[in-house]
Amino acid sequence: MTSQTTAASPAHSRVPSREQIRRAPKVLLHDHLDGGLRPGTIVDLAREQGYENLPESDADKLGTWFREAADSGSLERYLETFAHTCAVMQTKEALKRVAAECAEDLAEDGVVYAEIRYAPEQHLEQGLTLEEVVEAVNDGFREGERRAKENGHRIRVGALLTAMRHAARALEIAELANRYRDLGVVGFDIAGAEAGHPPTRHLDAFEYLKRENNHFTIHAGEAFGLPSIWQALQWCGADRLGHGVRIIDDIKVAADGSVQLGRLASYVRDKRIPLEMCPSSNLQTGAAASYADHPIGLLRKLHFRATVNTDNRLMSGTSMSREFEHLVDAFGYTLDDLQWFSVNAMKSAFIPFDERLAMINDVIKPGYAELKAEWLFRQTASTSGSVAE
Ligand SMILES: O=c1[nH]cnc2c1ncn2[C@@H]1O[C@H](CO)[C@@H](O)[C@H]1O
Ligand SMILES: [Zn+2]
Repeated sequence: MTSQTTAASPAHSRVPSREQIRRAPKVLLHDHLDGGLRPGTIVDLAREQGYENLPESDADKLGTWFREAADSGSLERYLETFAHTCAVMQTKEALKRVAAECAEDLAEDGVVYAEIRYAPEQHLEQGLTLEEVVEAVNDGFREGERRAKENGHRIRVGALLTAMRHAARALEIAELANRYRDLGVVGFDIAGAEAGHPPTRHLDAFEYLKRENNHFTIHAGEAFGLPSIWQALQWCGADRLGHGVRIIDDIKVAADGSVQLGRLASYVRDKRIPLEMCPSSNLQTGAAASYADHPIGLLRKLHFRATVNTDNRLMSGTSMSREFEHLVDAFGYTLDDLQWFSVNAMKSAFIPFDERLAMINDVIKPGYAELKAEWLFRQTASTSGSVAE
């Protein structure tokens, strides 16, 4: 009699299923509030507010429109699509709804910790003050956390206040971020078209935040290369880099596979500067040619502090799980790799160290351990099944 046991391999060495990826605890550091609305919500809000310029009135078609319009290969064109989302985010009720749904959607997708950014200065068209904008969004996040909990999910959301790099309100927004520190806002960012708008134009804001011992990240090295990353780090003092993909331009891989890092790439790796990488967004704006060609593959191998992010879930039709799926398909990542990205992200969050550590030890690692242990129990079940046959 031959008994054949299925040699199930430990899950940490296997390609995870879609369902495992969704259940895996995920951490999101780079996601724009005005880039993550549900298409149906945009349609509702436009109707309620009498906004008539939406390119489509059907939610599905509108979702497709955003993805296609954002798929031009140019960051500037990509950013034009935000006119429609910002247009319907001008009242307290709308901001609160969008923020609550954001937290709910992320929790549903298995995100346990998220830092969501938006530019308060873009939500003043109907008379709200900067403070009212921040408070409405915070109310929404708290509401979304509550609803997620009711649905059996756990998520914690912090806000990052963004200043637009072409505008001149960075210091004012930095002061706002500082005022709402410990009140739901965990840091500051600058975003917008990169070429022609160097971060050094906003040095006063960064110097202010440093004096206040506050945290900030800067979109850099997305549409523009190494000088932008260098300025963000060495002139502005950014804690993290939004995207930072072009750091790859300072890394040489020889034909024999040996790797040489330039001074800036070495600095980024040595100082453990977190890279908020957003693969799908980068494909749409032309910062990478395909998932398989995305610099994250090499950066992960070289142990840069790489993290995986969504950037704009609406414009990219994505989620944290989808981003992980793309990387699993392109690079054969296992649960160990996904855990590595998630721990990296949690280490790089802007909340206090003890809270980050507790999130890693009490939520992220146990979550992955549970997924990795499943194969043991599945094997027991199939053995008893074969005996009965
Ligand atoms: O990938 C990006 N690069 C630069 N700016 C961006 C990106 N995604 C969104 N925004 C900009 O950030 C603002 C606040 O959320 C958005 O309105 C958009 O203009
Ligand atoms: Zn971004």
